[in-house]
Amino acid sequence: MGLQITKHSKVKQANILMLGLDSAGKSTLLYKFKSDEVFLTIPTIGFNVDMIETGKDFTLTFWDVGGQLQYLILESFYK
Ligand SMILES: Nc1nc2c(ncn2[C@@H]2O[C@H](COP(=O)(O)OP(=O)(O)OP(=O)(O)O)[C@@H](O)[C@H]2O)c(=O)[nH]1
Ligand SMILES: [Mg+2]
Repeated sequence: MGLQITKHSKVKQANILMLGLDSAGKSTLLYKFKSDEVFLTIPTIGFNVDMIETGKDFTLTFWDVGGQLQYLILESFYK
C-alpha cells in the first residue's frame, strides 16, 4: 500500500493505494476500517474509492484496486 500526504492544504489528506492478489482481503480490510460490522464481499470489478475522516483535519482516501484489474494492467506491460 502506498501513502501520499498532500501538503499546502488546511485539511491534510493521504491517498492509500491498496494492491494485492485477488481475494487477498483488501476490500474486507477497507470495510473493517469503516465499520465494525461483518461484510460479505464480492470480487471488486475495477476499483473502489472510499474516504475516511480520521480526525478534524485529516482525511484518508483509499483506492481499493481489484486483483483482476491488476492482472490486466500487468499483462499490458508484457504485450
Ligand atoms: N479467513 C479470513 N478470510 C478473509 C480475511 N480477509 C478477507 N477474507 C475473506 O476472503 C475473501 C476475499 O476478500 P476480499 O476482501 O473480497 O478480497 P479482495 O482482496 O478485495 O479481492 P479482489 O476484490 O478480488 O481483489 C472474502 O470471502 C473474505 O471474507 C481474513 O483476514 N481471514
Ligand atoms: Mg476487493
